[in-house]
This record gives sequence, C-alpha cells and structure tokens, in this order.
Amino acid sequence: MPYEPYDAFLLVSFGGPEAEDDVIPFLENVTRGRNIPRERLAEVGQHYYLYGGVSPINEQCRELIAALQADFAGAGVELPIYWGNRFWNPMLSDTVARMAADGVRRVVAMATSAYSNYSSHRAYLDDIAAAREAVGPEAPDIELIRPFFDHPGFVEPLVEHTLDALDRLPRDQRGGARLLFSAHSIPTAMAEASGAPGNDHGPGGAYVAQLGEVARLVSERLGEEHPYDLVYQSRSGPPSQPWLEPDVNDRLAELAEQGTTAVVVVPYGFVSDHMEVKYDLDNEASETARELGLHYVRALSPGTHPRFVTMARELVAERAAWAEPFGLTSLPACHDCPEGCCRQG
Ligand SMILES: CC1=C(CCC(=O)O)c2cc3nc(cc4[nH]c(cc5[nH]c(cc1n2)c(C)c5CCC(=O)O)c(CCC(=O)O)c4C)C(CCC(=O)O)=C3C
Ligand SMILES: [Fe+2]
Repeated sequence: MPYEPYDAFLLVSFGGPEAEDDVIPFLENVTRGRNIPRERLAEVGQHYYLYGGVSPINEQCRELIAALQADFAGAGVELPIYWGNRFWNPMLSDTVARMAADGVRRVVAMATSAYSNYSSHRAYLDDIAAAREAVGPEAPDIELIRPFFDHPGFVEPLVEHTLDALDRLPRDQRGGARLLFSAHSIPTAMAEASGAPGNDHGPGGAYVAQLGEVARLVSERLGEEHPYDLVYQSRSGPPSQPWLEPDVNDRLAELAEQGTTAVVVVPYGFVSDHMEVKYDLDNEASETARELGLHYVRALSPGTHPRFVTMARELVAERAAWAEPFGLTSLPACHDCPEGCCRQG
C-alpha cells in the first residue's frame, strides 16, 4: 500500500568520517563558516583518530534504516527509504539528486535530532532547502517531521535504558544514584533564539525548556526516585562566548565534593551513541568520574529501540495530518519551524 501523500522516506543525519583520511575533510565541512578555534578542531580530530578515523554514526544510521525497513514492511507501508547526511557521504545533495532521478516527488524526512534549536532543527531545514536548490526544479518536495523530543517513542526507550543502566551499578549504590541528563551544549544566544518567537518556553528558549521536560518525564517514569541534574557536553567555540552550562565534568566534581557516590549519565540530547557520546562521555566524563572516585554508568541512547523505530511511522502520519500531533508535553513542537524560528542567535 502506498503511504499517501508521500512516495519516499528520507533519513537526514549529521554524517561522520569512516576512515582516517576522511577526518579532516569532514571537520572542514562541519566547521565551514563557523567560529571554532583551530586548537579545538585539532583536538576533535584526535577523538576520531582514537577510533581509527571511524565515527559510529553512519553505521548507526544503516542499522536504523534496516530497522525502519523491517517495520515499514511489517506494517504494509510501501515507502522506499533514502539517506542523506549534512556533512559526510552519503551527502544530502547527492541523495536528493538520486531521488529526483528515481522519479520521487514528495518526501517525508526525519532528522536524527530530537530538539528545537538552530543546530538541531533549522540547520537541517536549511540544508534540505540548499540540496533541493542544487538539484533544481526536478527536486522532490521534502517535508521534515517535527522535533520529537516529547514523543513516547523517544521518551520510553530512555526510561528503559536508564533502568538498565541503574541495574549495572553495584547493588548498594543504586538507591542513592544521581542521574545526569546530558545534552549537547550550544551558545546561550542560540539557546535563547530556539523555538518560535513569542512562544513562552521559559528561561533559555525552547531547547532548554524541552530538555527540562524530557528529564522530568523520564525520571517520573522510572518507578524509583533519583535526584537529577541537566548537564551539557561537547562545548566548542571560543572561551569568551557563553555556552549552556554546567559541563558534565564540572558537575561531576561538584557532586563528588557534596558526597554523591554514584551517577548514571543519560545522553538524552542524542538519538544514537555516536562520537560525541563515545568520546565525551565514555572516555572523558567516565575518566573524570573515576578520578573523583564516583561509580559511573552511562545509559544507552534510543538507537534502534523498537519503540523508537515505530515512532517514525506515527510521526509520518502526523506530518501527513492524518493523525493529531501527539506529545507528552504541552510545549509547542516547532512543526514547521516558521521564519524567524530557531535562529542562530
Ligand atoms: C545541538 C547539537 C547536536 C545534537 C543534535 C544533532 O544531532 O544534530 C550535535 C550533534 C553532533 N555533532 C557532531 C559533531 C560535531 N559537532 C561540532 C560542532 C557543533 N555542534 C553543535 C551542536 C550540536 N551538535 C554546535 C553548536 C557546534 C559548534 C559549531 C556550530 O555552530 O555548528 C563539531 C565541530 C568540532 C567541535 O567543535 O566539536 C563536530 C565534529 C556529531 C557527529 C558525531 C559523530 O561523528 O559520531 C553529531 C551527531
Ligand atoms: Fe524550530
């Protein structure tokens, strides 16, 4: 059965290098026109070289696509799945050209990014527009599904993965364990400019409001009480520019000082365990915790959790307006990210 009104599904992701020689060109693509200090770039290059130049993100996209194909087939949904990245092969513009050559006319797209802000939402829309522009009049229409931060298909896998992580702590540490919900830091100006103007997202704009709600939703659903914090990771940019804080490492130090003995870090700002999770949490933050004498475990991100996979079909139905938008919060979902929404700062 065709899935009206669409004739294809497109996964749009960040992209990552898959060989040592890819690392520098990839970083050049990511940082083109951005104010990122050279030292930071050299440092981030090292993160990739530590893993042989291979970011896990592309393989994670392949796994997600395989799971989506199985889910669509099981539900009788006949939508071919395409994949394009913003910064590495397969590049979005090449994929849009291929869709045009295949005669695809109307596409529903999902980004591997759950929240509203320039980097997570507007930049995906802008890059889709640029890719269509490059292909010309034959390019298909592409409708992006909304930031899905408060969808049960995003929240429920995080709940399950947080409980799994708590299980990995020594038994006598579980009761007193503290949760650290970790998301990508962004410049505070970008955070304030996230979400549509005029919407009351509270302090910090839509991004911080959404993060606060997801942390609350996950912790309420655990069935056991744990104190928690919202922390940030993977800061870049010049030191003079304010970014969202506290950094996960700084917060670990404060907590150790205050007598916390066990933490579970929940990477709720991300869809898969890509390099920013593997390096910044599994190497760096876990090392910080070890030095501080803290018990440390990290929860998995949603990845290919079955509930996350079925969410895609529900969001396609929402985008096609067959289904009412469904979220666990009353925050505006930034559906079409109107002009002026999710600005850079
Ligand atoms: C909000 C957000 C997400 C989550 C939402 C989403 O997923 O979209 C995200 C994801 C990712 N970020 C990634 C990698 C990088 N991000 C960088 C730089 C930046 N990210 C930013 C924000 C975000 N980034 C920002 C404000 C910058 C500063 C430059 C700018 O204003 O744009 C840089 C440059 C070097 C550095 O400074 O770190 C790299 C290499 C990878 C790939 C990982 C892999 O390879 O597995 C992924 C999934
Ligand atoms: Fe937006």
